[in-house]
Amino acid sequence: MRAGTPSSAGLPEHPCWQRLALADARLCLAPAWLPAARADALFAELHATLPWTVHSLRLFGREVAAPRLSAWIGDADAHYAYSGTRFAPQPWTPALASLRDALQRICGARFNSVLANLYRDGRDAMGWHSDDEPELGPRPLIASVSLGAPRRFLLRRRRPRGEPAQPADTLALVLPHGSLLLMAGDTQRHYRHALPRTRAAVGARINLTFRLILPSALR
Ligand SMILES: O=C(O)CCC(=O)C(=O)O
Ligand SMILES: [Fe+2]
Repeated sequence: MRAGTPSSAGLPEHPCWQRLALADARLCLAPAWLPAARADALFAELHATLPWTVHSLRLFGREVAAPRLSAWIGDADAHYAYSGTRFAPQPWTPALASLRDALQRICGARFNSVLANLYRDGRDAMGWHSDDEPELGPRPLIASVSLGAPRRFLLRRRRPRGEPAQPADTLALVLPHGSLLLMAGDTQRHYRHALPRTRAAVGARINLTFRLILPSALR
């Protein structure tokens, strides 16, 4: 695992990091953060052992099944309200705790929870959203580790209704096996992101987003 030097702003300064240029966002990507053998082993372990469940989402007042499997893991007090449901975290596994510790060192920041998502094939996806729940605070640092099939990840600038979209508003990335994407600063405030469905024959992908759920006094 390659470590970067933490910068005061929570993004590492290191040649293996690509700083992604998107106005008013802070993003950086290490496409080959984990060595392939470590990424393979982690994928197999998480796929087999995490308590994967279908989360339900509230869409236009109706409960619908999310098109993916998920697991919410974290410290016992890291409760998370998501799409109208309050999740109590499952306990850390040794593999996720050691990944968390590595990310904390790299970022010089604390993470107390991780949302794991399993996209079984190209029909599983995540719609447009920002990770802007109040419990994440106003400028969250989110560390996103991808394992398995590479998938497209899109970021699109939030614009007031009626204001025309600009070509520079959207960024499309492919998140490879073993990659680490950091989203920081005002990224969530100004951008939504999504993992679109694909008709291509793709295998399973696991994504882990490490987050810090703030105690209510700090929100
Ligand atoms: O699967 C991904 O890369 C994105 C997941 C995501 O946006 C989230 O968990 O909030
Ligand atoms: Fe997200």
